[in-house]
Order: sequence, then C-alpha cells, then structure tokens
Amino acid sequence: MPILTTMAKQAVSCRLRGAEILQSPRWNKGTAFTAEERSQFGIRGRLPIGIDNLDQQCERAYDQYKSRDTDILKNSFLQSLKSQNWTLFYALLSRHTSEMYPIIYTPTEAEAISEYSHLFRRSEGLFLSAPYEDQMEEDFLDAVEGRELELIVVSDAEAILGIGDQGSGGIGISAAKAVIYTLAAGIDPASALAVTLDVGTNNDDLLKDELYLGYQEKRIRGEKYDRFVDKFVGLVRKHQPNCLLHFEDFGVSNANRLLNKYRDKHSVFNDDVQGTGAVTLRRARQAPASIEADPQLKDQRIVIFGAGSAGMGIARQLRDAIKIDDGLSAEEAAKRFWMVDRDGLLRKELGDKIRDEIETDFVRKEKDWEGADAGLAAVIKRVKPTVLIGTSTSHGAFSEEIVRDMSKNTDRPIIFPLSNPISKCEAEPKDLFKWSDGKALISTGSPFPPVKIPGSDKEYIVAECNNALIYPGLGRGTILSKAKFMTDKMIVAGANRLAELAPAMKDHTQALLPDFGDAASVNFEVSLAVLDQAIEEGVAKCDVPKEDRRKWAEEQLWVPRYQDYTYDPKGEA
Ligand SMILES: NC(=O)c1ccc[n+]([C@@H]2O[C@H](COP(=O)([O-])OP(=O)(O)OC[C@H]3O[C@@H](n4cnc5c(N)ncnc54)[C@H](O)[C@@H]3O)[C@@H](O)[C@H]2O)c1
Ligand SMILES: O=C(O)C[C@H](O)C(=O)O
Ligand SMILES: [Mg+2]
Repeated sequence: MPILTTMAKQAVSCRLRGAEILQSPRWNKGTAFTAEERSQFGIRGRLPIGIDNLDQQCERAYDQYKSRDTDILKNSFLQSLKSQNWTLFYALLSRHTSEMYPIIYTPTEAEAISEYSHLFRRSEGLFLSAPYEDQMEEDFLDAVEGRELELIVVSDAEAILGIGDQGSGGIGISAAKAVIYTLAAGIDPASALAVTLDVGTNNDDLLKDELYLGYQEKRIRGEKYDRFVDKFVGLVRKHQPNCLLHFEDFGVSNANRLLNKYRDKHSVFNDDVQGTGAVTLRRARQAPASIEADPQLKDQRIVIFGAGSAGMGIARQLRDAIKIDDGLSAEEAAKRFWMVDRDGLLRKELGDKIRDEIETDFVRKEKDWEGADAGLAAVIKRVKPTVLIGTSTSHGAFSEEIVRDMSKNTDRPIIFPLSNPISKCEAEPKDLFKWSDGKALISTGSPFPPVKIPGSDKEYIVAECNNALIYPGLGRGTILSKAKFMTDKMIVAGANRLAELAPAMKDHTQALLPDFGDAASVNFEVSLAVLDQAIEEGVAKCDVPKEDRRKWAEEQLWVPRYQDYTYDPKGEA
C-alpha cells in the first residue's frame, strides 16, 4: 500500500547552493531539479541536461536495486541512496514496501550492523562517545543544527536484536528504527535523529578488530554509565523538551531500569519492552479467536522462554491485560506464566540468580520445583502450556520434542518464536507446522514465507509479530499529542486499535496481524487512537476537536514528494 498522501506543501526557500545542495540528502533532487532551480542554485553544469520526475527516478533506482545479487548489497545500495536523496529513498521504499522492509530492517539490518566497521562508507546520526563526555553538549548541538526535533532514537548497542553487543555499529539500529518511523508514520526525517551512546563494547571480536570504528575499550558500567546516560537525557530535556525519546536494544540490566527512571520525567518509550509487549498482546489475544474452544487469555497457560527485556515486557503486558479483563490481582494473573531463562524456570530455588527487576509474582514458588529438572523441555511436559513465546535468542530451542509434547495437550498450540534475526529464531514455521500436524498458530519476529499446507493448494500465512507494526504509530500519536509522557493507557489504546485492523477480524482464514505492506495505514490508525487517549487522559498539550483530528493528523504526515525551491541566502539549510 502506498504511503498516505497529504496536502501539498508550499515552495520553500533554501540557502544552499552548488555542491552543497547536491550533497544534502534533505534538499537534493538529483536529476529532478527543474531548469529554473538549476539556474538559481548554480547547479546547471553539475547535472546531465535531462530532467526526470520522481517516478522516473524510482524506476531507475529500482533497476539498480534489482541488479544487486544479495540482500546485504541491496541494503548497502539503499543506505547509499538514503545518504544522497531522502525523497527518492522514501519514495522508492513506499512503492516497494513489502519487498524492501526486510532489507532495510530486520533481518538484513542485523548483518549490516555486525559488519558496520567493514562496510562503513559515510556516517549518519550522532555518536556520543564515552571519552568525549565533557563535550557531549557541544556534539549534541552540532548534530541538531538548531532544528526542533520530534524524535530521537537512541541505542547503547548492548543487545542489538539477538546478536548482542555491537558497539558503534548500534547506530544502524537507531537509524533503521527512525527510517520505519518515516516510512510507516510520516515523521519528517529532518526532525528525527539517530543516536548511539558509544560506551565501549564487551564484544571480543570488536575489541580485537583493527578496523573497528568505535570506542575500543570495555563498556563503562555502574555509576559512570548512569552518569553518561543521565547527561544525555538531560540534554534532550533541556534542548528538545517536546521530543519523543525512543530507547532501543539496551542491555537487559538497563532497558527496564532506564525506562522506569525516566518515564515520568520526559516522553520516553522503550521499544523492546513496551512495543514488543503491545504487539504480542494483540497477537496472543486474537489467536484463540480462530479456534473452536475460544479460550480467554486468562485460561491460557503461558510459557515465555527468555526472561529479558522483551520476554518480561510481554509477560507484564499480558498479565496486565488479564488483570484488567478479569478483575484478578496482579499476583493471581501472574500465575498463568512460567518464565524460563538460562537457569531454567524462574523459581524460588534460584534465589539471587534472578535479576532484581523481575517481580516476584513471576517467580514460581511451588515446592515441587525444588531439585526438579526445570529446563524448557521439562517445563513443557509438566506445565502443558497452551502458549509458548520465544525471546531467548536461542536458535532452534523449540525442538521437535517440545512442539510434539505441547501439541498433545492443546488443540491449537500458540507458538511465537520472536527472536530476531532468523539465525536466532527458536524454530522455523515450516517445522512448527509439521511437528504440530498443522495445528500450531504461529507468529515470528522476522519475516518468513508462507507454509505450504500438505495435501492442499493452500498456504498458511505466518503473521510477523514485530514491534514495527505498532511502535511508529505509538510514537506518532505521542508526538502529535505533544504529551509530556507516554502512558500505559496510550499504549493499550494503540494496541487495541491494531487488533481491530488484523485481516482475520474480517475473515478468519486471513492473517492474525496486518501485513507490513500496510504498515503506513495501520500505524496511522494506531497514532489516532493514541492521540485520542492522550487528550482524553489530559496528558496532551494539544486539543484538536475529535471530528477534526483525522484530517489534522493527515496534514502533518511527511510524504516523499519534491517541493519547489527558491534560492534565498536567508533561507533554510
Ligand atoms: N519480534 C519483536 O518485535 C521483538 C522485539 C524485541 C526483541 N525481540 C527479540 O527477542 C530476543 C531477545 O531480545 P531482548 O531485547 O529481550 O534481549 P535480552 O538480552 O534483554 O533478553 C534475552 C534473554 O534471553 C535469555 N537467554 C539467552 N540465551 C538463552 C538460552 N540459551 N536459554 C534461555 N534463555 C536464554 C537471557 O538470559 C535474557 O534474559 C532478541 O532476539 C530480539 O531480537 C523481538
Ligand atoms: O528490531 C526488530 O526487528 C524488533 C526488535 O526491536 C528486536 O530487537 O528484535
Ligand atoms: Mg529491538
């Protein structure tokens, strides 16, 4: 689906001329500069005489894209296009969204990040590095260039997808998430900034790599780390008080802790904790709707494998939903969960091995777990779960034995191997389908092709349960509302709207989450729900009458379309 269209923008005045305008991805039109603009901006002789429109440019760029043989080469091509011309880059993506999503985002982006120092050609975003802590404000202001930002995506790169500590390569995830905000939620790329906090790396390969480009020391920890992050958040609050601060892929000991530290001080959002929780809640709620027994969430027995940022975020969201729907206490609702991590089931016996921020409600207290085998396979045998969610980064952990055991006890086992990229996924959909005799309801974190249903010409569509289906809309709604904080109720409102948009709501044979090709229209609806909730809750700083909100929000979408320029030495740059 093409990106939503909006009102045409006025001609803008620009003060860049000559090579400068051609080298600015924000302003550059390449061969689409008109004859008049070429003359005004002093670039007539710098371009071939032919003049293209955006469609022609997209056609040429698509041919070039197609000629790259591998996904990583396609990714490099698109990165390079982005550094040259934002309008063309986003116009191309919006014409080929389903095809290019996995190239600019998960899973290919993981490969680009892990090879960052070797593939490096041109930098983007802002690197705040530990040795330059005292110069942080200067570096921040230089990168912001006097703009009023709507969005900052920041990562310290300690837990990139499932591929772990990637040091300075983490800029790739901040930039990729920002791209999705523009593509799926119409955020103007000039009002977004990707940031990496380069606090060192504990990745031995990077520490040894002569070409590594980041701060080549062990990570700073403890008070020093907290001071560094605090200084950064302080700068955002001081210079960009209305900007949404999106945290991405922080390590497990920091993700939830930092979210809780800042969430009542500024508009912050942790995608791995809150975005993943929200999208999985919608997916888990809808799965039972497609089976005969139609059990409620509270009737499910839920095993989550990988009790990190995403696993715990999902557990908390699902627990809160059960609590609200059924009037249960948090403690009672938590009894539906069995959290399994490296040391097996989170159970009382583990004592100090359980991380501080894990609520005791999620730790099993039953005496008969003491001294018992508490590994995943044993837990599946004893607990007989109806839902199994993977956020462990442990490739292949959902074995044939586990899936067959689970399938013995439930008509339609709900199995979501959510770890990214594909090399970390707990199981492949085709295997889950086979081992469950076609009964499993499957969702994955990375894209997978449909599974052929044996003995039929039909295919099972594997819904992609990735936070990108919801975070752009959650963020956009918060930005539109100028809310001081992103509240839990705003997230739930967005998640509920997402649920209504699943193709399966109209036709049970269809996918249980919308397709990524529809991400722009889906996230637009999510953003409206978040905006409504923020206004209703009284946290919004804007107050647009309800009947005008849709049109008002549409008018503010950035769309990849060329505007007319006039040269003005006092214009924008
Ligand atoms: N689909 C999505 O939208 C989505 C969103 C967020 C995260 N994820 C994926 O989930 C995975 C985890 O991400 P995270 O941010 O929670 O990371 P994290 O580091 O915070 O958590 C990972 C957890 O898994 C545990 N673990 C690691 N190896 C294990 C093993 N062999 N057995 C059992 N437990 C093990 C760790 O101890 C940790 O508690 C990643 O692959 C990430 O890509 C997917
Ligand atoms: O980046 C993604 O694809 C989803 C998620 O944020 C992750 O960390 O895996
Ligand atoms: Mg993430």
